[in-house]
Amino acid sequence: MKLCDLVRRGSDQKVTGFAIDHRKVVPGNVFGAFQGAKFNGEDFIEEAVERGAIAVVTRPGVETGRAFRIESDNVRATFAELAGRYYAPYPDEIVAVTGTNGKTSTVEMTRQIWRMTGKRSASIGTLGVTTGDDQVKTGLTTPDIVTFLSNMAGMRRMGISHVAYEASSHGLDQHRSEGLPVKVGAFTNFSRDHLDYHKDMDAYFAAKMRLFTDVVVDGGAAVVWTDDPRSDEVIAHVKERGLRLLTVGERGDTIRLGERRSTPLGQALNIVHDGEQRLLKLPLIGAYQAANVLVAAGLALATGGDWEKIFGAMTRLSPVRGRLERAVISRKGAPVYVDYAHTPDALEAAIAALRPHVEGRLITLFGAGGDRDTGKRVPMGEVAAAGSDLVIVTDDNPRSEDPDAIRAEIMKGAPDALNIAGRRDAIAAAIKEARAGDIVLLAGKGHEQGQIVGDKVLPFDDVEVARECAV
Ligand SMILES: CC(=O)N[C@H]1[C@@H](OP(=O)(O)OP(=O)(O)OC[C@H]2O[C@@H](n3ccc(=O)[nH]c3=O)[C@H](O)[C@@H]2O)O[C@H](CO)[C@@H](O)[C@@H]1O[C@H](C)C(=O)N[C@@H](C)C(=O)N[C@H](CCC(=O)O)C(=O)O
Ligand SMILES: Nc1ncnc2c1ncn2[C@@H]1O[C@H](COP(=O)(O)OP(=O)(O)OP(=O)(O)O)[C@@H](O)[C@H]1O
Ligand SMILES: N[C@H](CCC[C@H](N)C(=O)O)C(=O)O
Ligand SMILES: [Mg+2]
Repeated sequence: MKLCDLVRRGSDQKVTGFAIDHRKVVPGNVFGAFQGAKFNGEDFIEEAVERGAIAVVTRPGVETGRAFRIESDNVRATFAELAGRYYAPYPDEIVAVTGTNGKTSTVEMTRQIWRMTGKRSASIGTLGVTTGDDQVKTGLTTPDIVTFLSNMAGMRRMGISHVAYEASSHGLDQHRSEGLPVKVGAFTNFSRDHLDYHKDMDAYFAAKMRLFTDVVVDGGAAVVWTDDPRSDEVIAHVKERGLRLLTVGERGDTIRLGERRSTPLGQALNIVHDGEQRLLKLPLIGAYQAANVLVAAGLALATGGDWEKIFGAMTRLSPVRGRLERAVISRKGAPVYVDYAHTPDALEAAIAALRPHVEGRLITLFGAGGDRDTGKRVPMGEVAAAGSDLVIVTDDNPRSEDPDAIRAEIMKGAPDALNIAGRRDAIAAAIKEARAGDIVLLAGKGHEQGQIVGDKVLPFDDVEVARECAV
């Protein structure tokens, strides 16, 4: 592809790729000069051009030397659109999931349902890039736009036709996951998170809504979970945009959720689709997992799936890593669950999921990440105290903050909790305390393989530590 194929008045020089980090520029690249949280990409234009960039996407009037200047008032959006055209083609059926909680679970369940119904499928999100045979970690939920688009194009070359990706609010706000045809967008729920970045709930909600107002293609579809206080607003955006609407949940029209009953190993749901009521036996516990499964089924339907096959696939779903994962049963007979709940709403959902299975006490252990929304700490303490019989407050990823201070803040919401520094010691104490009939919930780190202390990542896996402490 030549530059003139991408932009008007561009030269006939060959474009060899796109880059947003000047250190990755090779001759023939188009460089995107993004103004970021830490750096201003415009400061690296000169070096990018020296390294061979033939064009630079940047704000109007910014000096780009001998490279062709592609001016835009929205540099990230223009870059995504151009890079999107360069890296095409992509898998035919691309869908995206947004919401405060449940994105990773939903994309992973969608991938599983597609696979079980005969499609070559993949998912992209917090767990990395997952295909049927492989999982590659990317470090972030939303990789940068160049990695995102080239991964998508690579999947097409591998023969993958169906991809579900997680559209985080950061990713949406920074146009990090677009530029390619997204046929369906899904909404799981909305509650507080990431206010360190978005500043207020309205800005956070608006970032998420971009999925429906801008990212999904014209004539595309939306799957909306109906039972969230903000669902009606989402539906209004979807209707205004003219997308095909599929609703799931207790108020859903496409899949209506009726009575839900916990069983020892999962749950049974009464669901109605197309006027027909059926009993769905899910091998996963907790209302929140049922909600995510139904959104995933909605996505499978929206991409042309057959209901009979989707229904069968739902009964055979495998658990998602670190989401209510049973790590071990302690020597005294108490099951220990690991969950990724790191927001007040998620913690409440994880506690509610386990409660029906508790005969004795529910022991909840958690902390809160440093350098992240501090306002969620007290409410997390409150929901843990309200729903548990014993709360242990410990460290999550302290990052650059003082872990003692983070715990002290959480304790304001849970004054009766035990405050134990050091996650390993706290997990050991929780498991030691548990008797037969009790359940231990280790919340906040889910699948994570490391603990971020300062700028170091120390190996840490809740599941592994729980197993070590249980012997
Ligand atoms: C605050 C934030 O989201 N930052 C992300 C963002 O960085 P940024 O655009 O602000 O970039 P910056 O570091 O200020 O640099 C500006 C520009 O200069 C360029 N640069 C910089 C230095 C240099 O020497 N040369 C150079 O060219 C950079 O490549 C960049 O284009 O875009 C980068 C890639 O496109 C991300 O790596 C980076 O994620 C940081 C590391 C991060 O921690 N992000 C977290 C908060 C995040 O995004 N998390 C969400 C998860 C949310 C969830 O799951 O709920 C996610 O989607 O992953
Ligand atoms: N539908 C839901 N409703 C409420 N809570 C949920 C829901 N789905 C998941 N959770 C809670 O949120 C946690 C994280 O789930 P998941 O990883 O699927 O969400 P996510 O949106 O990808 O999170 P992140 O923003 O960190 O990427 C779960 O471990 C659970 O505690
Ligand atoms: N995507 C989230 C994950 C938080 C996980 C939790 N363990 C923490 O470190 O706060 C974030 O980066 O804000
Ligand atoms: Mg996620």
